[in-house]
Amino acid sequence: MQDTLNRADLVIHPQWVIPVEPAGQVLENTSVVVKDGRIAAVMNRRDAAGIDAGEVLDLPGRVLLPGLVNAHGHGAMSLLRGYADDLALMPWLEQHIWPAEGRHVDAGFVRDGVRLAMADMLRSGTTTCSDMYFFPEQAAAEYRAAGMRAQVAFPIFDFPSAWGSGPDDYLARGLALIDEYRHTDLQRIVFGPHAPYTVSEPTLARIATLAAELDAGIHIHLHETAGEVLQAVETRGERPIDSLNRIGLLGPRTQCVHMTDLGSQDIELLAATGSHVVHCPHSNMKLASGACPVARLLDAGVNVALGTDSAASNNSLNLFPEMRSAALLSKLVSGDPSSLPAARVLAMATLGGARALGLDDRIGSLTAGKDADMIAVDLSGSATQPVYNPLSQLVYACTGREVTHSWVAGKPLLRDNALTTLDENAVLRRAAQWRDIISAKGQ
Ligand SMILES: CSC[C@H]1O[C@@H](n2cnc3c(O)ncnc32)[C@H](O)[C@@H]1O
Ligand SMILES: [Zn+2]
Repeated sequence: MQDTLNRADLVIHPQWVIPVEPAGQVLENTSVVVKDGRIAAVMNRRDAAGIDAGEVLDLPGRVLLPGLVNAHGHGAMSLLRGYADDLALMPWLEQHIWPAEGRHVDAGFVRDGVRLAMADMLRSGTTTCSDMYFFPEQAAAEYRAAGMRAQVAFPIFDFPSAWGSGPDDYLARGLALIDEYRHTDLQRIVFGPHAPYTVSEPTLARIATLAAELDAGIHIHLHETAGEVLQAVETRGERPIDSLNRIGLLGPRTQCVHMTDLGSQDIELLAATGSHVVHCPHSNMKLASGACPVARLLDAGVNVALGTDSAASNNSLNLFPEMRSAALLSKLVSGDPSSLPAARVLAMATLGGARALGLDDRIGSLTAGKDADMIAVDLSGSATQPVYNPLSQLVYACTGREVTHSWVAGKPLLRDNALTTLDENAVLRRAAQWRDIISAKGQ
């Protein structure tokens, strides 16, 4: 045993460990040792039993794996869950969501909405999320206070909103926020241009330059529907992805969200530039936007992450059903039942998300030296028994309610099914109050 392991903060003895790296591995008789917020070792259970630890956690019937990464969402929109359903993207946005946001979104809406989103995510095993929304300073403060890891994308549009008067203002506010969070460990600020159809080319070019100077990420809705692509071709003579490439906006710091309408050349371009794709299967299915060709992207070497989008278009922030649907949808669209197997989709929801967010040196797998972002999932219930293969159970049988613990950097934010940093009753009371306010003003 190494000297540094003589004393640890936490030693966990679960029934199974799924480290995600190496791919597809399921370990038994294995323990995870945590020290100073990091994974000190993934080691044989008998050896780990000899370590002097602040806390020893026996988790029979449970599988320990990396925390899930929700690579695309709009946290505060949890307050609009079920507000407008069964619509296509543009009528949903233009006739329902944007008017409601215009009436209600302020710092208080974002505070309460993000708290509700965090409760939903931490309970279902998401320990890192990407959140693109108005009042990002409020969102970032909420993630920081609750101890949740988050990428916060500040919004940029051509038009004004409650948060900014136009591109110059959005950029000035966003740059100040990047500066404020530069030395914060768990929260990171990135550029969030809404989409190529709401942000003009000169602004996108400025974003490309600024993000390169600051080595910051860019998070953008792209090729969400065939209509978006067709309209760009008709009005600008170019597919949106080609415009972004010409402007210099694609690259390893760029996260392209949705990407349902993709030809072979688009896929080659994503691979050549090292851009990431965030797949949001439920949102794409609910808005009937289309299907991201995940298997073709992976075959081409493109990194694919998984996201829920908002609770207003999903209507959940739970990545367990999202993993299941990603696997099933890929089989359906490819006509190949071996397309996107369980291990692959779990890797997308963990390491793939970490890569997209530029955090794969810190999280995404249970590897010694990485931060201890982990979850424990109870497979002892009737819906997840018998267990032939815990990986299969996680993707095809779990609902997300089996998550009993969620840790971020070694700190338990969900412990034995209880949230430790959020007052859940208060969060639920505020959500109900917002429902009353929003309903009173009508649709
Ligand atoms: C840039 S702040 C977020 C902005 O995006 C809107 N939004 C939510 N979901 C989607 C989606 O799937 N496609 C495009 N825009 C979306 C949200 O309502 C905010 O206005
Ligand atoms: Zn979105």
